[in-house]
Amino acid sequence: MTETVTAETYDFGTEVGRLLDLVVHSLYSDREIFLRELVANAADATDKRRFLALSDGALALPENPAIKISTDKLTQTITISDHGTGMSKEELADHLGTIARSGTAAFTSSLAAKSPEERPSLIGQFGVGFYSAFMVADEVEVISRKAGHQEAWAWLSNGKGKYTIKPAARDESGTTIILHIKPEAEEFLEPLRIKTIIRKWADHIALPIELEEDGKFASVTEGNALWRRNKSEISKEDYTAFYRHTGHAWDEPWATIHWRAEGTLEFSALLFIPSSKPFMPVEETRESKVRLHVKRMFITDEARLLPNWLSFVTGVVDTEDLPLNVSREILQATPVLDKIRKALVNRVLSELKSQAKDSETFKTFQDNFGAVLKEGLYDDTGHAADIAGLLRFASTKEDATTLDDYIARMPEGQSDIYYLAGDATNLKTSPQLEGFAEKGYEVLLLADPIDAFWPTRMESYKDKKLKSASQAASLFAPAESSADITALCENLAKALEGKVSGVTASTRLKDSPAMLVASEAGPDLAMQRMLRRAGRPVFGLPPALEINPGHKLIQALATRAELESEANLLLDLAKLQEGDLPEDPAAFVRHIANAIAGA
Ligand SMILES: Nc1ncnc2c1ncn2[C@@H]1O[C@H](COP(=O)(O)OP(=O)(O)OP(=O)(O)O)[C@@H](O)[C@H]1O
Repeated sequence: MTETVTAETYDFGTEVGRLLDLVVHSLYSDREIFLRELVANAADATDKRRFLALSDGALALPENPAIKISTDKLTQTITISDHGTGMSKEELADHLGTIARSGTAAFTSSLAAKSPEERPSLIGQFGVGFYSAFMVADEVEVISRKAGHQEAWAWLSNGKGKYTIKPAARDESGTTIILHIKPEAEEFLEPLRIKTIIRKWADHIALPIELEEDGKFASVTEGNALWRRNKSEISKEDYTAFYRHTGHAWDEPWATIHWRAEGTLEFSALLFIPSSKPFMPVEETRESKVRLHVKRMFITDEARLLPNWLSFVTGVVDTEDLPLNVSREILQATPVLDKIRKALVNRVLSELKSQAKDSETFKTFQDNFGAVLKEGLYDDTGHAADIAGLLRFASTKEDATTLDDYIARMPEGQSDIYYLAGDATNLKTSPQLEGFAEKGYEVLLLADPIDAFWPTRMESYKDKKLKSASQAASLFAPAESSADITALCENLAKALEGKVSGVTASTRLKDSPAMLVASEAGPDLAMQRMLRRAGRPVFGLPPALEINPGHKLIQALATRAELESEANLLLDLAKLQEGDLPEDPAAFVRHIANAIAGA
C-alpha cells in the first residue's frame, strides 16, 4: 500500500477558511504567540494522558515526559513534539479540520455579526489556538499516534482551504508538529529566540520544555508551577526563590499568601508582599503586575488583578475559568476576573489584618507601602474603612496608633477625630496643635502627601468625623479681648483685605504670635498647600488669621498707628509656620534684616 492510495484530502469548510484568514491577518498582534498555543496544546494533551492513565495503565506516560522543540535552518522547520494523548485519524480531522467543538454554525453567525475590530475577541471564545501556526508557517504537518494505538497519521495543510490526512510512522504515542517556516518568520528558527519566548510565556508549565541546541536537548524552563503544588510540599526557600524570580526582587517576601479557591470560581493564587521598597530610579506605573495564568500558561501581567493601592503585591493567579487564548477585550469585560479581583483584595486585606497584630512587623510594611495603601482610602470607598482600621498613625500622644485606639483614648466631650496633615519636619511643632493639648485632645500627625486628601474624602471612621486641626477654630471659645486688641484685629483685617477672611484674637495660642486657620467649609491648610504646589486653583475662602493677644509682638503692634507692612509680615510669619513661602520672599528677608539691625 502506498501513501498516495490512502492519502485523503478534505476541505476545511468555508468557516475554517475564513477563520484561518482572520487568525493569520488580524487575530494576534504578536506572532510569537503561536508557540504559546502549540506548547499549551502539548501540555494539555500530556496532562490528559496522565489523567487517562489513572484508570488505564496501558496509557501510562513514559518515565520522563517532556515537550521537545527543535529548529532546523536547513529545512526551515520548527518541530514540537509531546508525549500526550495523540490523535486518531478521526480526531485529526475533527479537531484540526473543523471548529465543530464550539458549534460551527454558532461561530459563523457570531462572526458575521461582529465588526472586524471585534472579531479577535470572538475567536478567543472559540478555542482555535492551533491555527495560529499559520501565522509563521506556510505548511504545517501534524504527525500523531493516539495513546494505546499502533498506527500513526499525518495531517498536512498549507492553510489554504484543504488539508490531507495520510498514514505515517511514529515510534511512541504522542504528537509531533512540524512547521515549515515562512521566509518572513525566519527569526523563529533561532534557538535563542525560541528560548526567550518559552521563558516568557511558558515558564511555569509543570512539564519540562526541552530545546535542541548543538544536537542536544536541554530543559529551558524550571517546569515548576509552584502555586499549583500543595503548601505542605513547599519550603520557605522555594517560595523565596520563586518570589525573586517572578518579582525581579532580591529581598525576602514580607508576606507569602498562597491559596486555592474552589467552588463556583476556581483559581490558585500565590501572592507576595515585599519586605523592602523596590528601588525605582524612575517612577514606574502604579498598576498591579500580578501575572495572570490560565491553566498554568502565562497570559498577561496587565490584567490589573489588584487595585493601584495594592500595586506593591507581586505574584501569580492561575485560573481554570477562562479560555487559554483569552483576548484583551475579554479580559476587560469578563465577570470571572472581577470575581477573582474581589477575592484577591479580600484575601490580601485579611492577611494584612492578621500581620497587623504584631506592630513591629507591621511597621516595616507600613514604612514601605503605607503611602500606597492610603490611596485606597481615597480611591476605594468600599474598602476605605478596612484600610483605615489597619493603618498606624503618629499622633501627639503616640508614635503609632490605630484609629480604634485613638477613639478609645478620646476624653469625654471629644466627639471627632482630629488630624493635622503636613510636612513631617514641622508637624510636631505646628502652632495648629496649640490648644489641643490643653483640652486633652489627641491629634493625628499625617505626613504623606496623600494625607492632605483622604480624610475629607472619607469623612468619618466608625461614625466619628475626621476633622482637620487647621479648621478647628470653633472648638476654642473666642477670647474676651481688650479694646486695643479688638482695634488691632480690625486694622489688620483692613490691611490684609482679600488675603485673609478675617482676623480674630485666639484663646489657644501660647507661643506663636499668630497662625492661619482654614474655614470649616473648604479645603484645610494642607490641601490648599498641595493644590497650590500642583498649580491648581484653590477653592473656598482664604484662611483667617488668629492672633495671640498674650504675645509681645502682638502687644507691640497694638500700639502702632500705621501697620500696613507689619500686617503683611505677620501674615508671612504665619505662612512660614505652615511650611509655605512668604508672598514676596525677598521683601520678607529685607524686612527681617532691617528689624534685627534696628532700622
Ligand atoms: N499536541 C496535541 N495533542 C493532542 N491533541 C491536540 C494537540 N494539539 C491540538 N490538539 C487537539 O486539537 C484541538 C484543537 O486545538 P486548538 O488549539 O485549536 O484549540 P483548543 O486547544 O481546544 O483551544 P485553545 O488552544 O484555543 O485553548 C484540541 O482541543 C485538541 O483536542
